[in-house]
Amino acid sequence: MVHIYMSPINMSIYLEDLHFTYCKAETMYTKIALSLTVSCVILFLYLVLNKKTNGAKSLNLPPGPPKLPLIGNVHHLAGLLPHRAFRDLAQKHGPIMHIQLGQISAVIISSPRLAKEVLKTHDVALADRPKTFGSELVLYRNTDIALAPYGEYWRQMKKIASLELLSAKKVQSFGLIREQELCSFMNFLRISSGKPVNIHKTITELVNNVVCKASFGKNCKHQDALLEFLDEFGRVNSGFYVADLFPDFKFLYVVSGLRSTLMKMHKTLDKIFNDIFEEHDSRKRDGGEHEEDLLDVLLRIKDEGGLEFPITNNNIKAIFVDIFAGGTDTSSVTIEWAMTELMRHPNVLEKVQTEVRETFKRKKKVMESDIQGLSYLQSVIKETLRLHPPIPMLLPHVSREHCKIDGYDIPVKMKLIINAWACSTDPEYWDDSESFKPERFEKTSVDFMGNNYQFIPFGSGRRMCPGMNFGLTTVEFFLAQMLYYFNWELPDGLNPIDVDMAETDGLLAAKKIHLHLIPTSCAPYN
Ligand code: HEM
Repeated sequence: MVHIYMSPINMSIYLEDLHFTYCKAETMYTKIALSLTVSCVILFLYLVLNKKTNGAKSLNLPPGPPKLPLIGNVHHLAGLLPHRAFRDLAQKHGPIMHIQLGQISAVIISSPRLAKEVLKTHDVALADRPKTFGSELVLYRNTDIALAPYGEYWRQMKKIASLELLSAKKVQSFGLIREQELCSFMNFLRISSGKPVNIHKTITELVNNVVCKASFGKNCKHQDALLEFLDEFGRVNSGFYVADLFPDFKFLYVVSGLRSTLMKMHKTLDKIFNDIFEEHDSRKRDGGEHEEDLLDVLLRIKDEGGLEFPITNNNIKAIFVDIFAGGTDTSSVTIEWAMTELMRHPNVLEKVQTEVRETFKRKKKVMESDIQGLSYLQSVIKETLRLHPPIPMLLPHVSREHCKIDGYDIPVKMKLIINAWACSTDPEYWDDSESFKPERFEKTSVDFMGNNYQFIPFGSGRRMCPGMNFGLTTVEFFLAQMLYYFNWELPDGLNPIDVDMAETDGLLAAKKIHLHLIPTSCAPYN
């Protein structure tokens, strides 16, 4: 089954597929009938779309690139990653742009000044999320946090996440899990000393082990299936599939095969969760003391009752999709990009290793409490997040009320895409904005807490990431240990400037070609 996704490559697969089907038509009559049908469908779509967008003509919408009938601006994304294509378009059409992607009308924000308007001045009016067919089906009717509509249910669940699941105290309580996992990772690296290691794969598994143990109290036997699910879901739920761009034409979900793929994914995920819940339950019945894991916390809150919106097992499953998606890929992608930039900048690598080794003072075993005061490492992490925000366009926002930004109308239900990557590489705010220079953070108070709109890798305002502390603790501790115990080299004598920097397409901008590095154990404690 060929999925129809409007990335350039898949668009051509789609066209090829249509062409193939077309050529298979055996008689002249079939070809004519097929042409007529396609023409009627296109005409029908055009009329419906035209009718739908007529209402917009009385509004003072932001300017934008010229639109084609039916597809609007989809062709402007062809061959490019959306955050890069939107930044290029913004250079021509301005920091607030209106674009049309099929039936989806969207406003793209590309400057820190206007990001502040959206995320602070009009935060409440613009705090909704778009619904996609995928999120409805897979996220138990959007009852997670990240894609839940703005309202009382979202507020209740976000409060639970901030106070009970991802609070500083809770994150600290998982320190032992991080230490144990890192200890086995360091042993693996020692065994692999002198041989190339796939950093992407090993770090993703490592981070996911921490998330699994923090969530369910033990490693998860379904880890591979869960990681595969996250990968696939990020891709099919990016909002750029043709079926998502024409939501009124439900048949597109069926003919594109998206519906059956999503249903299969949901079924598999639900089975995995049921299995995990049963295992967790039987371990609890067997007794024994253990640190309260995240599933314990949610089940306790559910059983205590007294909530405005009583929570069900399905709501808990939806929350775990967020914890897995938010907790795994964002952190592992940051570690991989940080190591990539360090390999490309040997002077920075040397400086950060010197800091880590001097701070740990030849300790044989490094604990999480030892990582205080690694200020240069923190600058390296900030600079990595500035150039490679894992979610470069945040999660899309949607307007709940009509409002005005920069004098332009933002009608109700307008999708807003905030190009955080364009903000953090804006030359008006950053000198030599595309170069990796961690030193810049030694001279500025700009940070990622959501008040400096030129640097918002975790978003800002009501919809800001509640997992920032969890993510950063993992990233900092893992990088510190990798840099303390090992020296690192590129394989096959690869020149640092030749390391491939291509990014993946989708919600997450990961490194497209996995980073492979050769660790050499260097025992700084001897
Ligand atoms: C380096 C690590 C991380 C980065 C860069 C990151 C980034 C983000 C971003 C950009 C958003 C969207 C903000 C917006 O739309 O305005 C977000 C939302 C969210 N993140 Fe994270 N995240 C990270 C780690 C985590 C972790 C560890 C968790 C949970 C275990 C998590 C859970 C969430 C949730 C639940 C939301 C939705 C918030 C809402 O819609 O109200 N994130 N994150």
